[in-house]
Amino acid sequence: MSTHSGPRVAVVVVAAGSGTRLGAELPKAFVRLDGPTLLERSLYAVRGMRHAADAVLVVPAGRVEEASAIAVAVFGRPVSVVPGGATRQQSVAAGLAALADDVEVVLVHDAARALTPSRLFDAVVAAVAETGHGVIPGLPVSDTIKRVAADGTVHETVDRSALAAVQTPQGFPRDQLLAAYAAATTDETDDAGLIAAAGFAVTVVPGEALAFKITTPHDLQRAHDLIAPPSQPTTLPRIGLGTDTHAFDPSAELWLAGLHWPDEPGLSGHSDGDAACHAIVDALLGAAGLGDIGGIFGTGDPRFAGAHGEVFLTESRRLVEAAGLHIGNVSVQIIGQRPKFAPRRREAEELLSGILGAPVSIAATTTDGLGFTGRSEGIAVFATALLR
Ligand SMILES: Nc1ccn([C@@H]2O[C@H](COP(=O)(O)OP(=O)(O)OP(=O)(O)O)[C@@H](O)[C@H]2O)c(=O)n1
Ligand SMILES: C[C@](O)(CO)[C@H](O)COP(=O)(O)O
Repeated sequence: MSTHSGPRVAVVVVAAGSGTRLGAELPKAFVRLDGPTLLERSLYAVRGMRHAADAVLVVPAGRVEEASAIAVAVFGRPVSVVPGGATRQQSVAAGLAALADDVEVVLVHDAARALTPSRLFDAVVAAVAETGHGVIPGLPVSDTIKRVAADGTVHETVDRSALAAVQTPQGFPRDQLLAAYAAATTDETDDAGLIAAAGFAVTVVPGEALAFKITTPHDLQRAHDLIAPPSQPTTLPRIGLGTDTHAFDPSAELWLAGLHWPDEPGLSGHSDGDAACHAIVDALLGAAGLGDIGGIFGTGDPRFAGAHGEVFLTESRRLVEAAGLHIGNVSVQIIGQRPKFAPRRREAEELLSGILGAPVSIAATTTDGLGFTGRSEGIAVFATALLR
């Protein structure tokens, strides 16, 4: 919420440059940055100040009407809009000529510093009111600075501890700024340069990284990168691991990987003992964070007594999809001496892929006679599932 207590403040927004280094078809301040133009974005910052301020816009001669309409849209009232000059200094001078009589503190701001936060304007106003002299935002220089001749010869390293890279808005007591401009004999690149030339004091206050000047296409891209909404968080796939082991039970029929295997010893279990399907269920439920097979299909539930793998897989798929996930693929490794799996691999893969609506691949191996699988006491299965 802006306030009128304290000095009457005006912000002169200079936007009359051509933007040669940006190389756009439009004058730089009228180039859009993710919607609004650089000029509009600078005006938003002025509008956002806590300390109420007038705005004076300085724009290319042919764009006064357009800029006036922009200002009305931003501020909800007309503001002074004047044509600029051939240099920045001339443009600022044109803006100063349009100040209201009772303005006490003037901030001069480059429209090209389009992401400058409102708080920097307020900090400059507060510092000018406190010190009674010019205040400019600046940042320490982080690169080593060399004084270099036109032919590239390095003459010396400049002591960077004594340097500041200065920004805008630069703020001044109105009378000092007008006096400095009236006395100007040189064309300075900033207003503090004229103030100093006129013998007035200037103090640097901490600048803001966001107040960088959009000068080149790289700067415009940087500004875009800073304000672009973060891309949707990547939805990482979820993986799950399941394993199941069943002992052989010669009195039972063998069901494995959804297939019936006549003439093979079966696997013991509450259901049909299909360790491959059960491992897949755990992999799916685990990947989805839905618990495990025992929690969903309890052995105490008579509906699952003797149930075939298709029942478990179909329900697991439904639960996974109800959780907003989709099965990417499933990979299964069967470990056991028997049955000889390879001849029916394709049949099993097609069956399970159809049930799950996603590719299921199945490998089988023995353990060189080692362990319970090697001794043909049972079968172990590992499965991994990837969910999207
Ligand atoms: N005759 C000018 C020159 C510059 N500016 C303004 O001064 C600010 C800082 O200038 P700069 O970034 O150098 O802009 P341009 O002069 O437009 O850029 P270039 O030097 O690349 O042409 C900009 O907001 C620019 O619009 C201005 O109002 N009038
Ligand atoms: C005023 C200024 O933005 C302060 O850093 C700078 O001096 C403008 O210089 P330019 O030569 O117009 O880019």
